[in-house]
Amino acid sequence: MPYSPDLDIRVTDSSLRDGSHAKQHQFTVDHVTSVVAALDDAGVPVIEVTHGDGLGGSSFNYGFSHTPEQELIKAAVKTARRAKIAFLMLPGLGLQDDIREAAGNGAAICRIATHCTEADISVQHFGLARELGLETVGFLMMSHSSPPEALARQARIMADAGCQCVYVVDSAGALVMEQTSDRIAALVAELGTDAQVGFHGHENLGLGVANSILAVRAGATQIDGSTRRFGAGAGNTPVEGFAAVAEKLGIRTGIDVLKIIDAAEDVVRPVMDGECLLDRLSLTMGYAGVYSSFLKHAARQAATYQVSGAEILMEAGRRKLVGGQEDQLIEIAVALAAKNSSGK
Ligand SMILES: C[C@H](O)CC(=O)C(=O)O
Ligand SMILES: [Mn+2]
Repeated sequence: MPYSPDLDIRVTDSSLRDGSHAKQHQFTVDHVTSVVAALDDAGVPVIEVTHGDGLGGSSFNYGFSHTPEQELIKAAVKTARRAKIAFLMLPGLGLQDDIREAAGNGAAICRIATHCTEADISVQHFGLARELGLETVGFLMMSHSSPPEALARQARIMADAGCQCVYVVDSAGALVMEQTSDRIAALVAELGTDAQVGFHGHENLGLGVANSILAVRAGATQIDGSTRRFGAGAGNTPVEGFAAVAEKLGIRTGIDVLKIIDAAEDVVRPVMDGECLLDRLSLTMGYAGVYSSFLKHAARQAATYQVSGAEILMEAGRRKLVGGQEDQLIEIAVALAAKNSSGK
């Protein structure tokens, strides 16, 4: 589908899901209520609410949630006047009953995420979500690690399973300009009218807004962001920045730019523990192609074993670690500490 300046782009705000990584999964009902009310008022059409690693993510490996995510979903649904509430799930972490419960709690959109070579594990989940009358979105995570044609084949598996929009997910914030648009274009060519295409960016190389605009120009019709960049790593594409740039380019998002700028400063920022920074560790993740949600885990292991967080991340990039392999960060830190103490 060629780019049309008249196209409406649907933005999904992921602050209350991707931001959960930055908040170490400590969201409360009050946080969710205040953020949803402000984003809804600014015209954000979809708001995602879940543990950072999706339904069932609250665990020793990923970090325990402060408040059960179904309670957060209920609070979001109760608060939103116009916005639809979405949730994320990674097959293997959440259960089918979790999807049923989220649907029963009023969530409208089910987003299923897999590593970008493993779309086949999402088939049953899309089937169930459609049976329940949910809208469906598929996430091909770590998309920088697969070439466009291979990604398009994975997108086809999701679409055939009932996924209505397949996202190129730049989990590591590693995609640079045309690397984004080439992937989006390949999915658009493969899926045609069978499913929409979306883009989820991270700011680790400072390209979230630029990559998102290139994604739109290549045919993406859904764009993710997080207000105030509240997400893993250096955070996500800032919704307020994307909305402002989109408006200047004549791309309609339906978001009130001045209201979302205020929401970022007055409502979302106070919920954050700190700004999501483009600093040494997050930039290293973009450079080395490391999953953004490894940031806090790597920083913790660096402090525990008194080694360089950047070196841990460079090795994680060399090993091509994927989500779920957080435990290998410990092994890398232990090896670095041993190397440092032997002086080699
Ligand atoms: C579970 C991940 O945090 C999903 C995501 O937002 C990404 O891969 O990026
Ligand atoms: Mn993300």
